Amino acid sequence: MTSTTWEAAREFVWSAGRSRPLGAEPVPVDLADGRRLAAAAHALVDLPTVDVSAMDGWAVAGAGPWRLDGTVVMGAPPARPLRVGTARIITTGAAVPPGAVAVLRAEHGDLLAEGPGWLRPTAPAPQAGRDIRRRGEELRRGEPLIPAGARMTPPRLALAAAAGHDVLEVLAEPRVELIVTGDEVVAAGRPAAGAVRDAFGPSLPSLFERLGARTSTRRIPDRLDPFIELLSEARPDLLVTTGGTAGGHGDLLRRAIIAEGGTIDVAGVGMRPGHPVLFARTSAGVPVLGLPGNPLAAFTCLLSFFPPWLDGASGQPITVLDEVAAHDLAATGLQRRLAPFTWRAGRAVASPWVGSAMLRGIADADGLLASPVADGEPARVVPLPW
Ligand SMILES: Nc1nc2c(c(=O)[nH]1)N[C@H]1C(S)=C(S)[C@@H](COP(=O)(O)OP(=O)(O)OC[C@H]3O[C@@H](n4cnc5c(N)ncnc54)[C@H](O)[C@@H]3O)O[C@H]1N2
Ligand code: MOO
Repeated sequence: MTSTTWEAAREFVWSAGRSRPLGAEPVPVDLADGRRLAAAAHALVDLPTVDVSAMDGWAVAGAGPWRLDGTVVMGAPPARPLRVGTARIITTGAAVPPGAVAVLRAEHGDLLAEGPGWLRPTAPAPQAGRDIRRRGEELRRGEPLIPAGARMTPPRLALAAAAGHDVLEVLAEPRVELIVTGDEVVAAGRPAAGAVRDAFGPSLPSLFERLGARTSTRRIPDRLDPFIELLSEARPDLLVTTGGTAGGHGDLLRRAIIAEGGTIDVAGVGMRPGHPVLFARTSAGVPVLGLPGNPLAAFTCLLSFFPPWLDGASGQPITVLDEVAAHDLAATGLQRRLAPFTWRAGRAVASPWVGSAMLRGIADADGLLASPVADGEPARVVPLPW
């Protein structure tokens, strides 16, 4: 059981994730938004699949004027060849017939008055290849399309579908079991004097969902026995608890983990808020992330450690955090301060609401700022998934 730096703790949860990788499952492409690919996707066809027109107009062969010979059927494979001196009406995206040298745009040609079957250019004749998108110019069949581990987004769904995919092999969504503790914590209504309204039940499942996980939530009383029972029965991919990490509740979480036969790997991290955060394993090997009860501390810990755990469980390297040089956080050595901040004219400005129990700062923040080790060094940005 050790206390550790914020960076080392991030690495630790990443390797804990790696040691228990998520499984994979097939999902129809239209349901795959937000899912991570289990394996790289490759193009199943050339894109475009044939030479196609980039404009509405005429496919032409030879120098104009041209005799018109029909219309290219949209969506059909390349049709009969085009003879020199002829032109065929074509729409954007239709297959260019063999023998066509270029596409003449609709606005660059006139049908001759003396004969409806004749076309002449009104602009310099198009150069060979003009306004033709070549077969495979964007992608060749078999080329890598989207790397393993990438999170699907609407444009990636479009790309996968365009390249012929109906089903994608994605990582199973991690199942998080969220345990909310605290007898003073009430689940609904205006908290009476001395009581505290539960800030986590209504917020953390959505936060996990935004980060790609499914959550089931339970509340347990501040007593050792139900906690031990829960720890021994739980089989999620990650067990997340709130409260009871420090002196409160008589150190309930640590005592319950030890009594259940589990192992505490990290007890305390060099960060504020959030220093009592804890990483452990139950006797069955289920990883446990113990978040402090103070609301901002719970958010700073979740956002610092859940994404690296998920990177690891997804077989990905740990995401490197962006640096920001223009910020107003004082250096704090190895003890990281994590402050909600907003962008103002390219500068990261820390919120005044940085107390461990305060939610006002993070509610309006653009991100969390991790303080630098020494003055003049950049700070790091912990992104928010909204
Ligand atoms: N003797 C010590 N006391 C404290 C230490 C310490 O090192 N030694 N650390 C302080 C720090 S820092 C933090 S952070 C908190 C961590 O507290 P716990 O994880 O033990 O959490 P609790 O004692 O259960 O609660 C703390 C605080 O948070 C409120 N809380 C709890 N759950 C919720 C919830 N679901 N929604 C809203 N608010 C919640 C709770 O009412 C308390 O006010 O410990 C310090 N103390
Ligand atoms: O580490 Mo505590 O969360 O500063 O308040």
